[in-house]
Parts: sequence; C-alpha cells; structure tokens
Amino acid sequence: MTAIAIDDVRRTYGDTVALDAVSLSVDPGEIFGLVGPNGAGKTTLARAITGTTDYDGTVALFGEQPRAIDRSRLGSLPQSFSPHERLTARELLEYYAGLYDDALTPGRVLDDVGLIDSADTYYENLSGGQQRRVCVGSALVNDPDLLVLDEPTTGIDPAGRRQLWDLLEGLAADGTTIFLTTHDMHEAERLANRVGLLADGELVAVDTPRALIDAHGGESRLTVETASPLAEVDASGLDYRAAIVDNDLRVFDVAPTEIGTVVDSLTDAGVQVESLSWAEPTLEDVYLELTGTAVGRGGQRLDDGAASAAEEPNAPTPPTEGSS
Ligand SMILES: Nc1ncnc2c1ncn2[C@@H]1O[C@H](COP(=O)(O)OP(=O)(O)OP(=O)(O)O)[C@@H](O)[C@H]1O
Repeated sequence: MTAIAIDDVRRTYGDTVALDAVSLSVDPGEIFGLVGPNGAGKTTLARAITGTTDYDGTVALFGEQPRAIDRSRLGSLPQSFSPHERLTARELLEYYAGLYDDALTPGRVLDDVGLIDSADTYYENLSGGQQRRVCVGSALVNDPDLLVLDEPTTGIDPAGRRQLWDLLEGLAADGTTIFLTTHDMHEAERLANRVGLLADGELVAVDTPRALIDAHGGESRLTVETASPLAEVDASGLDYRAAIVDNDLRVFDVAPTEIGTVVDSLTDAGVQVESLSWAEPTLEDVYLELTGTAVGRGGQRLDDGAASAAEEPNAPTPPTEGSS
C-alpha cells in the first residue's frame, strides 16, 4: 500500500497560492526529500500530510486520512517547534513517550540523536543544534511507520547531520517511510531516494537525484585559475565550450581523462595555468536551473558580447576585453 498518496492538493491563503494541484505518492520505506525556495509551499505540504492545515484535494497515509490515522503510526517534526524550556532533554522525551502506549525509551532516542551526554541539560540551555536534535527525537519516540520532518537538520553541525542521516537511513531500511523538507541539496542528494522540487506551490520535478541531475544538472565543469590576465586568454583552440565565471576560466563537459589535453591546449596558447578543479553537476545545479536562479550555463557574462559565443554548445569562447 502507498505510504503517502497526495492527489490534486491545493491550498491558498487569501491571494497566495501555497500549493497548486500537487499530486505525489511515496512508497513504504522510501525517503522522499522535498526542496524548493523560501515560500515555495514545503511546510504547507508537510502540514497537509500531517493533517495540521486544511486543503482541497486528498491526502491518504496508508490509505487513511491524515487526521484519522492512528497517531502512533505518525511522527512529525514541524519547522517551528518550541518545547517547554525548563525541562531537560530526557524529561522532554519522557513527556512525549508518555503520550503513547508503546514508545521507545528516552535514553535510546537520546542516544540515537547524539544527545545522551546532554540528557540532563535544560532545553533552554542546549545549543540551537542540540535543541533541534531533541525535537527530532520527539518525532521518533513512538517508533512511527511514517516520519514527516520539516527541515530536521537546520542548525545541526556537519557531524550531527551525518549521524542523523545514518539514523534516518537505518529507519528507512527497517521500513519507516520518511518525508522530509530541506534546503540542503547535499542532504537531499545523499539521503533521498527521490526528490521533489516545489516552486511557487507547484511540484515542478520529481525523480531520483541521479535522474534529476542527468536531466537538468548540465555539464561537468573544469575550472581553470590562470596567472595570465583573463582578457588575454585565448581559448579558441579548445574543442570545448568555455566561459569566464567568477574570474576563472571554466571549460564545460570535459571528461576527467581529457583534462591533460585541455591544459596542453591552453599552455600552447600561452595561458599560464595556476590551478584546476573539476566538478560534476550536483542536485544544487538542478535546483538552480529549475528554480530559475541559475547564473547561466556559459557563465555570468553571457549578456556581454565578449562571451556570447559561450551560449553555443561546442563553440570555444575566446574571452576578450570586458570579460574579465
Ligand atoms: N498561515 C499562513 N497565512 C498566510 N500565508 C501563509 C501561511 N502559511 C504559509 N503562507 C504562505 O504560503 C506560501 C508557502 O509557505 P510555506 O511556509 O509553505 O513555504 P516553504 O516552502 O515552507 O518556505 P520556507 O523554505 O521559507 O520554510 C508562502 O507564500 C507563505 O507566505
């Protein structure tokens, strides 16, 4: 049975369309990541799933309406969540555990979220990231079948994020369905089986991170820092499209095995290469492309005549005056 079935869900606030005919289904044991700019509608969709906002259309969780589902099957972490400040981390989890007939022990949850050493610290005295971990723990305490987490790792340090990712992956491997929102594209790429991109209330793309990157991520890029003034760099001998981006020469779609050839061509053209870095497209490129915030494939100077040839695939760009 589908874990989350969302069909033609719409939500407006006055003139604001927060969700515009969103349809989506999430399988049991799947980790689904929802990304999108501020105000795109992510929290509204998470709230529609947990039955904490009204909407038109239908949402079913394991075949039941969100407000009808046995609460012990659902764990949810709202974006804004402020537990009682004068309780310790352990007391808070004891409190939330007490809401269910059958709950995990607070000690185990604290351990899972990496807070066992701060178990007896008042919530108000925990750091922001530690507080967020307690909040994540409160969503886990009933060992739910479905977890809806709205920006679970915001404010949590890199090591803590990794710990939570491992934890969530382990839960999903054991069959828990996880729906999470995030602004961290690395998190979505690493964690989610599928990613949905919401923009202005519309789900504009849904697929595996790999498929999204293949379809929308663009080309790999070789960034060349040169000792030569960029205005004098002649890249016309390259068999690759090139442009100037952030004061470096960027060469597109170069296979790693071809980097040496590109460097040789540049050196032959009198360019002094200082450093090189090569990067594959990532989910962040997909995000920037699909939300219309991409700089432009050929670099930021596409709008000036000097680099306009960069718009043409396979047209080597000789950066000239004005393009440095
Ligand atoms: N209670 C509300 N009253 C009025 N407008 C609201 C309300 N909640 C959300 N909105 C509007 O709905 C739209 C979607 O908001 P939502 O919080 O779902 O976006 P989001 O993608 O979660 O944003 P963020 O990344 O900033 O958390 C926004 O335009 C927001 O201003």
